[in-house]
Amino acid sequence: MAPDTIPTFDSNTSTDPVKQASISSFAYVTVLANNGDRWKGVVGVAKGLRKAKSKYPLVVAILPDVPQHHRKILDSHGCILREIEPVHPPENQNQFSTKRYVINYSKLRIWEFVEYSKMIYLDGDIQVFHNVDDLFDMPDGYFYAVKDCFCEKTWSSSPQYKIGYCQQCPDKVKWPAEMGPKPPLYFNAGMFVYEPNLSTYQDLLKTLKVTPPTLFAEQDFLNMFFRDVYKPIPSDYNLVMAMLWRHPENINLDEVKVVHYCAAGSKPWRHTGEEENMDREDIKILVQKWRDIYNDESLASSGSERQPIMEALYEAGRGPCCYTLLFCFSFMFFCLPFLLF
Ligand SMILES: O=c1ccn([C@@H]2O[C@H](COP(=O)(O)OP(=O)(O)O)[C@@H](O)[C@H]2O)c(=O)[nH]1
Ligand SMILES: OC[C@H]1O[C@H](O[C@@H]2[C@@H](O)[C@H](O)[C@@H](O)[C@H](O)[C@@H]2O)[C@H](O)[C@@H](O)[C@H]1O
Ligand SMILES: [Mn+2]
Repeated sequence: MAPDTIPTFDSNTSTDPVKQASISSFAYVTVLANNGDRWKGVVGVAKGLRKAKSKYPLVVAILPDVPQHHRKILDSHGCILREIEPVHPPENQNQFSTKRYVINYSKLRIWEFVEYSKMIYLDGDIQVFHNVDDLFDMPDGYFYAVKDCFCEKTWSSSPQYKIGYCQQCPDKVKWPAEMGPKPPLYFNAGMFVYEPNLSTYQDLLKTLKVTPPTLFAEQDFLNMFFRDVYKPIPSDYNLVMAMLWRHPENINLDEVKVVHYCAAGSKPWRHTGEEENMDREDIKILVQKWRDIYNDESLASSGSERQPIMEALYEAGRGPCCYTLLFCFSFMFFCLPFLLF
């Protein structure tokens, strides 16, 4: 089994950030769809990367149904917004483990962002607590991601789950010979290092058209498509939340750089502690760590002085009318003195 270590190599690229920027344009990228509260996750990612002093920008692939006020908030946090059209999988979409996965096929659009030579994709429910820019320096030509875990109920209709097999502990329940070859290493598609490329992009869309949807939608599809170039990296780069209670022996929280709030009930902007495992001390600490970054005004980008007011009004559920309230407030503040004297 391939070791979960990052291949070592001597990166003899220039240390001058400007020169590096010109030779190799790197960026982080996430996807935002719908008019729900996922924009908060993206704001969290933008602030987390800033706190971790990443040298590279965050591109947000925005679907048409994302409302203007969400876009304004992301723009005010220094995100680079890129419109994308949704990608629809072939019909018969009731194969998914979770209905909402269907929108995740739109993730495939990020292979079209060829103005960047390499990108790190991050789900909007991920937080980067320590700098991971070093991932950009790994050898080109591979697809780097962290191995997923098969033990959660979301996997209950999979053969792995049914026999209790998980790649995180392949010796605990061995893959039975009568079930054929052991499944290849399988990554979680919430975080990966990839190289945008137009012919790969065309190939992805063409292959998708003839690939029946399966349990984990685009995650299964990407695992199949990149199987021959996939290289596992340590789970420190994408702590899939369930690992904390499924494989604690594989985790050292002090080493973890990136946390993926993918377990049901773990989204920090909605966490109540009611769902299974969500009242665990380690979960509550990780949720609070996310919230500390999200609420840290010093991490708002330079051009966003107005953003806290906008966001506060919007968070209060005032939605679009927050602009009206802000206008009235500004009018009173600036015009009232003249009216009084
Ligand atoms: O309504 C949605 C659902 C998903 N996403 C995006 O798609 C990613 C993958 O979905 P999610 O993280 O919910 O999958 P999970 O890792 O929880 O299975 C999210 O992180 C978001 O970036 C979104 O923008 N709006
Ligand atoms: O559309 C399929 C999704 O599959 C993955 O999420 C899963 C996976 O992590 C399971 O192992 C968990 O049990 C489950 O909760 C979680 O939803 C990716 O994180 C996400 O970006 C997206 O690709
Ligand atoms: Mn996720």
